Amino acid sequence: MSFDVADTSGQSWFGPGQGLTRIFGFSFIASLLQGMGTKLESIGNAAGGSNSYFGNSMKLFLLGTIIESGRRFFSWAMERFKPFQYSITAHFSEGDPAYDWIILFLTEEKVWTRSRQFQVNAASSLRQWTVNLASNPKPGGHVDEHAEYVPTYDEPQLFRWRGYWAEIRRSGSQKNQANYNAFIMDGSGSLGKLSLTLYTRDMSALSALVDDARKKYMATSRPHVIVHSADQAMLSNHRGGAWRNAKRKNRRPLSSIILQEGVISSLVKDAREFIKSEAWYIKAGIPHRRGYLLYGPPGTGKTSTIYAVVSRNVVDAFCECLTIVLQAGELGLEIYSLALSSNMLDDAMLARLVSSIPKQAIILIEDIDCAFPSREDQENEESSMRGMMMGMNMMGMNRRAMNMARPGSAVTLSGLLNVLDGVGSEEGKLFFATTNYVERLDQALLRPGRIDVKIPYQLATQEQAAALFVRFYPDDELTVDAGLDIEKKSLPDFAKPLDIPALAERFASFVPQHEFSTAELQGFLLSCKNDPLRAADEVGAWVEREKKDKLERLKREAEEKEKKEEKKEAHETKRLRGGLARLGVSVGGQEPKFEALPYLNSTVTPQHRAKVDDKPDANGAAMDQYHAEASTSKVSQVVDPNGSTLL
Ligand SMILES: Nc1ncnc2c1ncn2[C@@H]1O[C@H](COP(=O)(O)OP(=O)(O)OP(=O)(O)O)[C@@H](O)[C@H]1O
Repeated sequence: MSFDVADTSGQSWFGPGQGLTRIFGFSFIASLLQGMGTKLESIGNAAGGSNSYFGNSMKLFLLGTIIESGRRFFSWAMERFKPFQYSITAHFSEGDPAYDWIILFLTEEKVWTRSRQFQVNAASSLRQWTVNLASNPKPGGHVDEHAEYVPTYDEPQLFRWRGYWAEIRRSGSQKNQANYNAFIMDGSGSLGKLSLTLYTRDMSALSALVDDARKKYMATSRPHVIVHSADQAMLSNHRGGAWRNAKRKNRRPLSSIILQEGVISSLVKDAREFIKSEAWYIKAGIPHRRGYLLYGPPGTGKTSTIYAVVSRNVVDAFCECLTIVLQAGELGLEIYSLALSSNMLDDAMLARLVSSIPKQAIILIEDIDCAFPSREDQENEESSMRGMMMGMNMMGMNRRAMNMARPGSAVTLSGLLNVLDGVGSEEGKLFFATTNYVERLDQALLRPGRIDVKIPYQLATQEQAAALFVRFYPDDELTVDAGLDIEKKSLPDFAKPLDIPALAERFASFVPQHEFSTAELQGFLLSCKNDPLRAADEVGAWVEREKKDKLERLKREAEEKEKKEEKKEAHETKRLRGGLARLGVSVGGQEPKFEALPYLNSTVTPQHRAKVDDKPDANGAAMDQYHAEASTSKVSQVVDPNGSTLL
């Protein structure tokens, strides 16, 4: 006799305790059934041939009842008797940093070798813990070909780790595009989840495995700077675990950042000191956090500084002071970068994102001013929002949809402050922020404890221009050929071919102080990448051209601003007319044009009809009064500032 038993409990057969219990359980049931079956058969035979059918049916019925009862009894017993629960299961959700650790761990442990299904992506800067299917695997298991292979782990995979049996399985993964799309579109479905079952009752084995996974991950990513950013689609869905985008960037040497003397070294010194003095902070009862604000015009090197500083010196400092616990090189720092400009991000989501950042990480908020619109933007926004909200309300859109349609960030100052204060509760977190408009930042944000160090950035000085030139044309890489047509160039004596410092000086002499960003100068030098002589020769003309272009751009911007103002004024006038028309008032002796007044659908009643002079300069005052009085529904008279009655 054989039985097909579905494992509805979802428990695996690999647990030694469970497997044995089940085997013994079934043999007991089988022998019991056999005994009962014989009894029923003998009753049937004694009663006559027609009763053998009854006997067989009863036998089947009893068999089914006993199997089901036995199954229920065993699952009940397994749940109650802890000693038989010989496994621990941990779940890892996609979007959480620990998910990346475990994926890399599985790759390194070669668990994928029995996988028959892979997700194939075109190789990109997005980090994927891929496996190398080539015959000559490279260290770390990465392929530097054009495609990446990520095992899907859809089928449960059994493997050994430090003498323990472990099983991994995946559910609702991103590779299931329909599921992922459903998740993004309407929040149904779920993101990828990995379940890791360890067949032991020793909890410390699980934590050792997770720790091992984390260390492997840190060691593998150490040659690079890993920058995490939030997945916009996930934010739009208002779901957690949005740290799904991770980019691998090459480490940038500190020497490649050209700033005024001492800026970088003091920043590095400060960060290192902060990291090393954790004990002091704890003793003094001060939250162990440090906030840095880098502010100045675009393209002056703020972001580049953070990547360079963080990637080497701070990581090394972390490693140095933690050698007691960890071997140097096992720990790295990753950057979690937040863009407050996203209108998908609100206070709740921001708090959730920050709280899911692991310890010893860098939080970077670029363009932190985006959470606070300028006065001008605020005014524009207010007037445009009134009309937009009204329209959206009429279309029955909900509040969240309105928020998303609203330009700019939905993060408030208090939401941001809460998050920054919360950063302090996680030991050793460094917080970096950059902005182009420091004057827009609230004083509450800038107070020590939230922002401890402020570093100003300026447009390039002549010294910086010269240093940038030298970095572009390192001596040892230049040959006489690189000078090209040296004979033809009538350079003065001080600019001997390939005398890079002299050429750099000449180059810098054409660059006016604090007028161009380092990024702009870099752009020009890139256009003469292999030709230092041409760069030194043509920079003067380039500077003149750029100055002219800038002037024209400024003029154009001023004109556009003026036009915008006019348009805004015209729009306000139109709104006034609309308001008056609703009361049945004709403007400038003309009938109101209803087709041009989108918000109105009221009928003009003759008794409300009146005349009003069309005075554009008085419209603003008239409109204010209209609004004030319309709210109390007693518009009877509108007077302009000069005292003449308009209505
Ligand atoms: N001081 C600098 N030293 C070296 N390179 C620089 C410097 N400033 C800018 N660059 C170069 O210019 C480019 C832009 O720099 P970066 O993004 O760091 O500027 P930023 O100040 O952060 O700009 P934004 O405010 O627009 O974000 C980079 O390629 C970087 O190499």
